[in-house]
Amino acid sequence: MLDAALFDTITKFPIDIQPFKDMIDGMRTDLKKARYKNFDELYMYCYYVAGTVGLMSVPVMGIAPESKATAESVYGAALALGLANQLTNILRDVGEDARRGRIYLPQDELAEAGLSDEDIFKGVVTEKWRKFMKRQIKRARMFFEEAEQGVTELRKESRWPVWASMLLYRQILDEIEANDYNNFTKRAYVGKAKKVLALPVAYGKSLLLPYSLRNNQT
Ligand SMILES: CC(C)=CCC/C(C)=C/CC/C(C)=C/CC/C(C)=C/COP(=O)(O)OP(=O)(O)O
Repeated sequence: MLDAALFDTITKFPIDIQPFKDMIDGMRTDLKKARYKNFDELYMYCYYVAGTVGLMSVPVMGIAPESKATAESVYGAALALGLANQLTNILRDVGEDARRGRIYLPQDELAEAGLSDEDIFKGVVTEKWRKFMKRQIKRARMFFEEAEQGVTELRKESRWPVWASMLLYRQILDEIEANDYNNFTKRAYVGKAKKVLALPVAYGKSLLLPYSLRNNQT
């Protein structure tokens, strides 16, 4: 069953219902599952709960009429941004999730780094943890980078909020670094001044020409 707001949205925009169904499936899985064997499993979880949000946003935000990008590439970017946001969220909330018995980190990569579930529950920042976190942060940043070109292909009025949210979410990763990777007991938080500053920066970015119309493309 659909609620009134969702019904209104799907009648107004050419939106596919599949991501909504996937999101509900993902949330159902999340009720039962508290460990992820490897990044493939984590990727699927992130797709279900956040990549889907990216996919459902594109038809509402709209691709710029002048854009020459393929729809596929724009949807790919939206998916990447949802993933980047969710991975960032997971890295920010390691301590909070552990206190609920949940570890949203790839078990094989933890083992490779010489870390166990117990280490996460104990929550002590060690050299092993820092090294592990650097790898995770690097991967989240790669997904943000993958999303960038796609943002420029959206309708002009949609770009500003997307750039703003992207700049802010990316800074959470910087804050984890600034906290010396203590995401067990310190919440990575972007201060008000930085938040306010992100708005004009995002506005500036929203004025850039869609990437597909630039002639210096490689
Ligand atoms: C890039 C292009 C072409 C379009 C933009 C497409 C968009 C808007 C993508 C962003 C999708 C998005 C906002 C995903 C949300 C992911 C996220 C961090 C969810 C957090 O959910 P919870 O886990 O409930 O959060 P808390 O832990 O904070 O409660």
